[in-house]
Amino acid sequence: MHAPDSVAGTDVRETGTPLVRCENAARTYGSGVGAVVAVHGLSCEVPPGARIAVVGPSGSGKSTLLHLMAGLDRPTAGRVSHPGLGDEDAVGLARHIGIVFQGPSLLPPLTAVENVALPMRIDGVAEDEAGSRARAALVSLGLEELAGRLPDELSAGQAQRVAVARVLARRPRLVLADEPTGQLDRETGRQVLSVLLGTADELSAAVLVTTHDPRVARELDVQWYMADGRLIQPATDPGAGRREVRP
Ligand SMILES: Nc1ncnc2c1ncn2[C@@H]1O[C@H](COP(=O)(O)OP(=O)(O)OP(=O)(O)O)[C@@H](O)[C@H]1O
Repeated sequence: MHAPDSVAGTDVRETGTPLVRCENAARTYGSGVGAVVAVHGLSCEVPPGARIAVVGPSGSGKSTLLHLMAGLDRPTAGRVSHPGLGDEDAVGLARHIGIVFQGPSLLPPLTAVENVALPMRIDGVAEDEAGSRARAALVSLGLEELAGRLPDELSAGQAQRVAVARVLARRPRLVLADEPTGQLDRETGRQVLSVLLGTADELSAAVLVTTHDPRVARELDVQWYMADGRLIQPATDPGAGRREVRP
């Protein structure tokens, strides 16, 4: 079943220089007898505009792979590069890659609109423009009424939608979402995923979502399956990895 150094993404129609390329990338935590190989040498590419689900059980290495792709972590062997994003350093990459985390990630003392505007301010966007882009992102996610609320005045689903707005307002070229619906009920999760994918579409951003939920995975165009730190071929749907990505 395992396919060491398996290549995922090569069945996807190339639509440009890959945003992320993993070449035999591996990540081992610790050393010696206590070492945990979270990701074995795997190779994959994320083309522009791709919509990919990384599916696998808890502990299979999904988050580790996402962190490597985001530049938040470095492989202990092999290479992760971002040729389609200019192969910048971590700070440069942060301007192109938006990350949605599973849990609450809003800053408690800031209102929703301030939370959305903050990363743009850090990027150097002028206050007025950051504010108007933040408000527009909240409107597009149906959150305009909540712009002035603090995070602890929001439901979990509303807070996660604000976190999605915060990522999308920066107009990233790649969105990496780590179990973005994992802490939400099914209906709220469906709404969050829908706005995430819809807005990413408008921005022509590629999206990679990790999930253990096949229902979530089916909303994406391509499914990659992970087990024991390796990418494996789809077991139940041989065509799943071969769907074309829209240009
Ligand atoms: N900082 C760490 N130190 C040691 N081991 C770690 C660390 N982070 C992750 N691991 C281990 O690496 C393996 C992969 O973890 P990872 O979080 O990538 O899996 P996952 O598929 O995202 O799991 P989940 O769905 O539960 O989030 C697991 O065995 C985990 O225990």
